[in-house]
Amino acid sequence: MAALQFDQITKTFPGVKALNGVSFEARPGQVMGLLGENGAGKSTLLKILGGQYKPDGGRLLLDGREHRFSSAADAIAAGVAIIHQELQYVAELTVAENVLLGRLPTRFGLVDHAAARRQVAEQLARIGVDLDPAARLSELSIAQRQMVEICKAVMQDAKVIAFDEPTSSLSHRETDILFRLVKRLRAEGRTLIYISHRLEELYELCDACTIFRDGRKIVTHDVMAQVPRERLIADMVGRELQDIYDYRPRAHGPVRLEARGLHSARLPAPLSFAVRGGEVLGFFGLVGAGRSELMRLLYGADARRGGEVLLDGHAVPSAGPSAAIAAGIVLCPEDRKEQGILAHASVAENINISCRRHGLAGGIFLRHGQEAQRADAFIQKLRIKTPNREQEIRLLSGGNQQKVILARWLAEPGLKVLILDEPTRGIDVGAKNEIYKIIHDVAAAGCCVIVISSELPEVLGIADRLIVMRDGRISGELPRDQANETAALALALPDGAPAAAAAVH
Ligand SMILES: Nc1ncnc2c1ncn2[C@@H]1O[C@H](COP(=O)(O)OP(=O)(O)OP(=O)(O)O)[C@@H](O)[C@H]1O
Repeated sequence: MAALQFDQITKTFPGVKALNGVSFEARPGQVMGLLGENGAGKSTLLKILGGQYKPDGGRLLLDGREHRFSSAADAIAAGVAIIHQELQYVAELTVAENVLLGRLPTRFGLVDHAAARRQVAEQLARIGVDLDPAARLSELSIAQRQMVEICKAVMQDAKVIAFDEPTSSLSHRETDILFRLVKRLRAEGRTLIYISHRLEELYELCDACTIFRDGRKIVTHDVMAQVPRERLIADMVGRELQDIYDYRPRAHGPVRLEARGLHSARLPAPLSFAVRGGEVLGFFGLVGAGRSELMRLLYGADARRGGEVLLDGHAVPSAGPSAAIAAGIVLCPEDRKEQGILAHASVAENINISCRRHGLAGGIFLRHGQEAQRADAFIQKLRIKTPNREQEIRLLSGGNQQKVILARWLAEPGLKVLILDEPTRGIDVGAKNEIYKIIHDVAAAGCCVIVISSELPEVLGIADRLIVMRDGRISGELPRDQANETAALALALPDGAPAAAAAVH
């Protein structure tokens, strides 16, 4: 009997049919991957499973018994735990207190902290997680906080555990630790649901997979390993995508952007590089190698200790991002959602904010025709799933919010240098393809494009040249015809580390 069964689940929001008659099953000891474009309905299904939303129709069954959850507490009581994208924890409490929140052991009417720590320490050891139960959550990394959530699920004896894009903020090493834990939970016979946009990790972890498109279930594959990548992509996006990177050679003009000897408190070694007009320069390195810091320095977001930036032979004043933007240099940051999302503003307003800053459109409340046109063009080009341009951005799925913020930077007038930090994180494969096309178009128009990515196949796929960083220094440069995984990893990893040790997802 399937441990978990969705039967004809339907959920409608104003203007959006998020789920339309979705049925599938997942078994104990199985990792079931959920795949689909941004806005396909994956998170909504998880929220129904976790008792956050009630379905408009359909049934949810656990071990053959129908459940109607009215709250998250109902779901937990029935043995369901959800590891959400936005983790839920109390930062000021300890690991033990968070794990046992609401169920802390007492002695003589007082919380028995020693017992709580002992119980949690035993459980952490059992699932192979190395964490101090007395540490405060505020002191832990995202990966460690996630481990706390998983430990909590296990201690609540969850039979079904669902993960919503758990690796999006993890390093390769942290991802490996998470995978080991998920595999252990599978071996214990739990039913696991796993959402991700990274096909490589889905292939590594999932036994079966279910593909969603526009709120409908397209197919469930019982043995994911037997399904070719192209088939999965075509089912997700509803069309064939031959070469997702869509690389086309471009003519390169003279050097337009030059960074000379840039350094700061965090990047003490002077860093220099140049980019030609029409060129896409990729930056690869492990988390913490200094790629984002270098770009923030170039952009003026962090204070420089020395060095200069030249654009078309003229020095760009180091007077903060506004000076860089005025010169035509734009940086789309890694944590797009935190930086600059106007949650209660519409999709159109979020896209057009930089154009307004330039005074190209009318006043704040004026729905200028140009703005509407620009918003609609991006909604179409990036396949942003929204009922219309007036929808509040906070009501969009996570990946679609990312696309809107990305569109804002792509719409920047007077663009000469476009710097994209992890532009496709959390973004579905169809939209990735559209973003790569935009990158090509921006470069082909004579601009410089710099792309930072931790996904090695992505930078190798789109860049004309690759710069690799390690420990705050440029460790090497590879022209496109010499850039491959082995060469890039050899430059990115600490001296002597075998390239195979770093799984690149
Ligand atoms: N509270 C809400 N109000 C209005 N619309 C919503 C709400 N929650 C979700 N939606 C819409 O429902 C659809 C499905 O969203 P959902 O978050 O389930 O997608 P997803 O497949 O998880 O996408 P992603 O990969 O981007 O996380 C989207 O069009 C989204 O905008």
